[in-house]
Amino acid sequence: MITGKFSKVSVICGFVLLLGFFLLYRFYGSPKINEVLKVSPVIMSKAIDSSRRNKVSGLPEKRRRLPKALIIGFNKCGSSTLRTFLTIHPDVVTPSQEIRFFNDHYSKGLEWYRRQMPRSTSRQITIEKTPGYIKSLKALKRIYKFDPNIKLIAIIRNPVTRLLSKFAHFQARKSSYANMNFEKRLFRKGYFEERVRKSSDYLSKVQLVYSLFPEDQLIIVSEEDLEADPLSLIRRILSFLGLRSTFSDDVFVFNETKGFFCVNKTHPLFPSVRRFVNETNGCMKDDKGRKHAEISQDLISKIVEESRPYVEKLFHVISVNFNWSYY
Ligand SMILES: Nc1ncnc2c1ncn2[C@@H]1O[C@H](COP(=O)(O)OS(=O)(=O)O)[C@@H](OP(=O)(O)O)[C@H]1O
Repeated sequence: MITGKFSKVSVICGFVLLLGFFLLYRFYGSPKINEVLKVSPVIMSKAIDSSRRNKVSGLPEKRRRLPKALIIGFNKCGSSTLRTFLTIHPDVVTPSQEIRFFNDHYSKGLEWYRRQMPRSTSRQITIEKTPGYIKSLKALKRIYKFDPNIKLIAIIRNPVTRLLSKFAHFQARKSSYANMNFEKRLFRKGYFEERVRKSSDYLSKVQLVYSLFPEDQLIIVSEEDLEADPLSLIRRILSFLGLRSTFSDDVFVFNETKGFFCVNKTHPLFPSVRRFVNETNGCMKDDKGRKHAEISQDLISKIVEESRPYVEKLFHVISVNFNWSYY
């Protein structure tokens, strides 16, 4: 009698134990835990994080962590503003500089790369921005080797304004450009086609990424959207990164003098981007948002005609039309 009861209890205990092991494996052993629980990786890591606290202060432990996402392109397309605006999010940290690890400093090793990163808690993700990565297959291959699941972000821009932006950049930096005329520069012997191609051929670079990574690992956004409605664009990227949107509508304010959206200085999240923006108005510093040269309609038409094939093919391949002026 006792033996019978005892064996029944053992069977039940064995069953409960097995169920326990199964549930443990299901929730903690499986990489799809976030999908099963239907929570974002950040919320999940936050839960895990609470156990990883500094023993003395009780605060979450901070250390330098390698990036989980990269802004890989393109220069003069708003990449710095994008990086800055993403940094407002409490779960995002970014280094202030372009680190250029995968293209220029690879021989310094991963530990060097890690040392360039700001400290973060395990619930935060590190995002690094180097717009030159997308131009180099070698760099992209190294990124793939580093983390084949890394999230990639590319921002592109109307080729006409990108050309003007590049010119304004050189005018501000090189004395030889100071009194130069944009049109004369653009048409310098056989230079026009090459210049326009460099400013509008985003597709060949995007295809380098597609040759290595699944297409849904790369989000392509437009500078025009960042300029017109940063809040919506940043929310889209946060969702792509699996981060919850904690931004309230008043985080950006349009600054009439600058002519761009800036970070609201009275917003509680402002301190996280203080180092990236102008202290007085919360706008990007003066090297962003420069005045562009005025150009004739005729010149615009010539640039558009030359760049249209690149733009149309790009929109076709990525199945997005950014509604750029003139195209
Ligand atoms: N909110 C806001 N504030 C300031 N600037 C803004 C903003 N949104 C987009 N932009 C545009 O960003 C352009 C600079 O692009 P990048 O940061 O990629 O330039 S760089 O390659 O890092 O030098 C920069 O180009 P320029 O206008 O030629 O300076 C801006 O037009």
